[in-house]
Amino acid sequence: MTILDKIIAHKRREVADRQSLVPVKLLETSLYMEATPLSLRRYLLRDDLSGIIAEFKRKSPSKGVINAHAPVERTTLGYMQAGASALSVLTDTEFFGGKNEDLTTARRYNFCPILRKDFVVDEYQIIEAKSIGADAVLLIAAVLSGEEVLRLGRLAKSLGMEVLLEIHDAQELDKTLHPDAVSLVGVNNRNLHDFVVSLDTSGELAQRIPNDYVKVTESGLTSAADIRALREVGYRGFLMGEAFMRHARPELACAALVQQL
Ligand SMILES: O=P(O)(O)OC[C@@H](O)[C@@H](O)c1c[nH]c2ccccc12
Repeated sequence: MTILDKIIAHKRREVADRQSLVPVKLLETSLYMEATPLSLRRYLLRDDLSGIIAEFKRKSPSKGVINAHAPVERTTLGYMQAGASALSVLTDTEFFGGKNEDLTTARRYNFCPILRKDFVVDEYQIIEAKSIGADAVLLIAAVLSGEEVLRLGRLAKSLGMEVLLEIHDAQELDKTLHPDAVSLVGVNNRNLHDFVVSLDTSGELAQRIPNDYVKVTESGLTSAADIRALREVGYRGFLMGEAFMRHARPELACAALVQQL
């Protein structure tokens, strides 16, 4: 059993539990259900912004605790003041130390697209994402069939949210790329089964992703040089977490990097 299998098994139980505690009917009473989401796609295509999707992540299965103290308010607001294009907030508790309230807090402090970073396996989580104030959701091809991506993606779209489809190889891309459901494709440089990180993954897959999708490169990015090199091959979004979060003041690390772009 890989760590990814463990995460997914846990997630299925968690979603079942939560669904009985907070039924969809209750989620639907959230005021955020009526909000019009911001387009991640459009923000990433803006030439006056960096393209950075700055992530709030306290810990991860591969790195353990990254930052236990940084507050969501100051960090996310600081990320945006530093020149990030959008935010990503981990909401998984068990493995990443996040929670739904982190996203809602980020929502209250920022006017920008927010990606809900979690392991989506059920429609319930899509409605939940909308109810906590997310603008976009991540769907991970390594854990979903093509049909599931289509079904979950269409639901997200019907609620006005955009879908970032995460892939790690060409096979996953071919299996799950549905123009109807997906607006952005993210290449995860980290293999979720064994955690090996290589930016070459993004380099190799760039040309295989049709240009109608906004291309995002995820994980293992540490420098302005990484961003410049991947922008050169077609990426418009740069998802970065640890490189910022391992500093006591992640937002200052983000500002320092943006200065170098
Ligand atoms: O901290 P990094 O190496 O900059 O990576 C950020 C982000 O790409 C990573 O957190 C991530 C990418 N895909 C995921 C899926 C689930 C949880 C986390 C992730």
